[in-house]
Amino acid sequence: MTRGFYIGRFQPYHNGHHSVVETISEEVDELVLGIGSAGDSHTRHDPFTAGERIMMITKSLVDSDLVTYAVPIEDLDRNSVWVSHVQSMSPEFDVAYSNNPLVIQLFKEAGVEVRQSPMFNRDVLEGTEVRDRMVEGGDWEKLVPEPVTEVIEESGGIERIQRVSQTDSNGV
Ligand SMILES: Nc1ncnc2c1ncn2[C@@H]1O[C@H](COP(=O)(O)OP(=O)(O)OP(=O)(O)O)[C@@H](O)[C@H]1O
Ligand SMILES: NC(=O)c1ccc[n+]([C@@H]2O[C@H](COP(=O)(O)O)[C@@H](O)[C@H]2O)c1
Repeated sequence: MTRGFYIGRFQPYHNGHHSVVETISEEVDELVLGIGSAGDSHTRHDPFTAGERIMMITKSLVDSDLVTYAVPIEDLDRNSVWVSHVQSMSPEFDVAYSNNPLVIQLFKEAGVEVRQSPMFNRDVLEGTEVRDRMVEGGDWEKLVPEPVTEVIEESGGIERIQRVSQTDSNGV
């Protein structure tokens, strides 16, 4: 039995993340999805709460054969103990998946096996691109699994990200 760990901010969970999970599902029996920066929400960079991100992931993976667990992981000021913090919050795992250089470095230093996944359609499948489209009224829905659009609609997510992206100046 192999259990993997895939960490991301998932702001929001998009089709690139979903393809990564599909790829990982061929290598592991169970997967923990670590919801990074769990305490952050209501900003342009991190609009959605940990709870909303749990809903996006749970509903998107409901038909998957893979056993998955979504675990919120808050940020720490101290990178040197971050892996212990992750391990203290997560079901035990055998291998970590990330393409983030800092995350890879921290896991390797802690003796955890790290695997990288290929990038899928990265020119558009990037959280920043999805959020830009949400703010600018562009077509973001096709970049995310359908259940994610429902969660965002239910939480008033588009109005939220548009409002928090405004400045408080009146243009002068
Ligand atoms: N299109 C993609 N294909 C493969 N991996 C991806 C893709 N998009 C993100 N990832 C990887 O998934 C992990 C989590 O990504 P993250 O939640 O930061 O999303 P992001 O799309 O990189 O977002 P942002 O633009 O908000 O930083 C990272 O390791 C990232 O490299
Ligand atoms: N010191 C820390 O709290 C620390 C260190 C490394 C990664 N992280 C988090 O892990 C996640 C990594 O995800 P991304 O690959 O999506 O950036 C982010 O939420 C990031 O803040 C936190």
